[in-house]
Amino acid sequence: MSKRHADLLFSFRPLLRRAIHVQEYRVHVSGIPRICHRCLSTDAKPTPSGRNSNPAVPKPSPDLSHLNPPPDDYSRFIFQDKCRSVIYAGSGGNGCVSFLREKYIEEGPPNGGDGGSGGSVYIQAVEGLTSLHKLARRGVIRAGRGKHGQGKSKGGKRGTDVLIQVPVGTVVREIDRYDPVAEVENRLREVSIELDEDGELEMPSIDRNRWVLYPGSKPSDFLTTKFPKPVPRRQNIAAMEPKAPIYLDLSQHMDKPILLAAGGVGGLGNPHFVSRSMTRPKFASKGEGGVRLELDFELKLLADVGLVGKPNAGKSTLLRSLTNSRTRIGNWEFTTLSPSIGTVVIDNHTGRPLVESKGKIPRTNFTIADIPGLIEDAHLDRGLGLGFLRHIERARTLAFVVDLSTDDPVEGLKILWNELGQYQRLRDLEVPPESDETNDVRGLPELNVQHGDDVGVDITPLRLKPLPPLTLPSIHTKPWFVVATKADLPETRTKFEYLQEYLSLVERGLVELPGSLNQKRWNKKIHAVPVSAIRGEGVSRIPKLVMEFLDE
Ligand SMILES: Nc1nc2c(ncn2[C@@H]2O[C@H](COP(=O)(O)OP(=O)(O)OP(=O)(O)O)[C@@H](O)[C@H]2O)c(=O)[nH]1
Ligand SMILES: [Mg+2]
Repeated sequence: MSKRHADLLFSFRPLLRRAIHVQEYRVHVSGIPRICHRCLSTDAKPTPSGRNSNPAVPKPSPDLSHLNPPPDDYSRFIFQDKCRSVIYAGSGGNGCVSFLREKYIEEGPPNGGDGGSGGSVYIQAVEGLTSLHKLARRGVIRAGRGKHGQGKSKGGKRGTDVLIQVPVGTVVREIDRYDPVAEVENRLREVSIELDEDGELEMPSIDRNRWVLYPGSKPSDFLTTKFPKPVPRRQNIAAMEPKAPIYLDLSQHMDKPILLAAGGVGGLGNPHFVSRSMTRPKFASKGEGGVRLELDFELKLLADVGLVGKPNAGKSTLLRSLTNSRTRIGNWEFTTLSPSIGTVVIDNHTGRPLVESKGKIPRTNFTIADIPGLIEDAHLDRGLGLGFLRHIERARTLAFVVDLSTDDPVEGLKILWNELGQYQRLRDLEVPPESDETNDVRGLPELNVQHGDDVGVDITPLRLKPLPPLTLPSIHTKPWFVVATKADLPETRTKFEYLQEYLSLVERGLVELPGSLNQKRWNKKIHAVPVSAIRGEGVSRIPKLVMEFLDE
């Protein structure tokens, strides 16, 4: 090799190294780590050195460094399970007052175009989203307003629609609404209207702002012009709006979005007001204002599996071993301070699920939530408080993560169940206090902007109406299983056997779990899975088990 070639190769070395690294990464990002499932013993067997073994090609050892990373190697998972947003449908554009002007046509007919209708707001629950933080960050959500009509019968452009995407399992509830069209309808009903023979009426002065006059008109023209009876109008699609007050439980993935609020309909141009008595109307109607909604979004379903365990039990390590999550791991308590959600891909991205579910559309993935550690008296708001007990309540199945290296894993499990039982008791007894997060109001400053010049909306400050807590299924009715971690450490086998004995007694109803309420419990086979999350051993049993529960 010439010196020049050698130099060239040398300069490419970092690139080559990076390419090799990418290859390695691909090995463990494809869903469940492909790790040979040996029995969980600490001593590694020597590799048999036979004639076939090729010493030149060393067997690639799975890179497990991501399961025991330094504490600063993590990515922040932003999580929010509640938020409030103010949503404006777009207002309609105004109609136009204009007349045909052509050579030899002195007083042409009216030809003002109609205003465009305002943009509508749609909502869609999609798989793949796990948190409401993006929605919360958007604050006030506005659909575009319709453009005004123009002369020569040119209609205004429609306002742009807005799509709100939320995770599957979101409940949308209405806190407050202001509907300008309903307001006009009510006012018309209340005020006694005296119609003259032609069906015309003297409009009260407050309704001036429903009309556009010919450019150059004086305000006094409002008094001299006879306006027709105002007819508040809505877009046809408004019939598809959910019934007020809005309550949507979006528990399924939606292929198509649904309408939340239709935009205001555009105003009519002056040709619409031609009558026998008025052949050249010098007014057009303004567009209807868009509805304003204040909505509360709350995640009812956080994840398919919730990891419940004491601090430092190894929940985050387990999540890392099952998913591509890069949640923080540290050898101290309360490393995890807010939930982090990972997705377990069970089809290895091939479209063919590893776990078949009979007669159903096969699932290709499920989600796991790493919830902060639970300590004794958590139900009294100790540790990280009631907040994360709320997260546990929102998981479809529960995986109790028990640390086998502790003195008594059974006692650990009992403490967990006791806390859950106490929390459920409190939940059944009284309405838990709403957290500060719920009263968080966003977007107040922007409230004064929309409609200001057009429709004369009275601007009321946002009301902090407390909503009743969501009704959720009892924790005791959820399917659950136990994951016994740190099984690679010495003397864990006997502890695991002891744990299994205890669980079989619970299963047969010979021992009552602490925290039991007089409620129907989930009473099927209780599985206990020994794993060494740090080595990725034994974890492959978990997806199969979870899929059985989710298929039920
Ligand atoms: N030997 C061994 N150590 C483990 C295993 N799983 C976790 N650990 C260690 O246990 C410690 C705690 O792990 P984490 O995953 O942060 O525990 P956690 O339950 O998420 O803790 P919190 O977030 O504080 O609730 C870390 O030092 C891990 O390396 C395991 O299977 N075997
Ligand atoms: Mg953790």
